[in-house]
Amino acid sequence: MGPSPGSWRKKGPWASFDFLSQAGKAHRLSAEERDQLLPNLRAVGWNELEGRDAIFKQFHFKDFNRAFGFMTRVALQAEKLDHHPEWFNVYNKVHITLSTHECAGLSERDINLASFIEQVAVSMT
Ligand SMILES: C[C@H](O)[C@H](O)[C@H]1CNC2=NC(N)=NC(=O)C2=N1
Repeated sequence: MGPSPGSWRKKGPWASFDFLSQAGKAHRLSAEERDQLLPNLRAVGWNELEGRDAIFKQFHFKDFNRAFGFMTRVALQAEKLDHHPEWFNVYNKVHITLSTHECAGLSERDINLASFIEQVAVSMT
């Protein structure tokens, strides 16, 4: 079941699509899917890693309290989605890498989690 023209819906400032559900097996995004989905994330600072099929962004908060509050909210959603970030925190900085173990690369789950992370980050800055 692919996306139909009427099925687009918005999740924040980037488009997210009905076919991006957590259900079922994760698949590595096709070139076409990447062309559709990555520009919105690139525009807010996510970049593809070299040598690994994953996306990365560095976040910078006012202080540790903000950074850890952000991480807490992301952690609760990650657990709910059963999809977890790789991350690194020092004081007010949080570095996040997203990739899907199940398909050894970038999947729709990473796009969804990145979109959620952006919404939380905006609310913490
Ligand atoms: C067994 C469990 O569903 C899996 O290990 C989940 C947990 N969190 C995960 N997180 C990420 N990033 N990728 C996965 O494939 C993944 N799988």
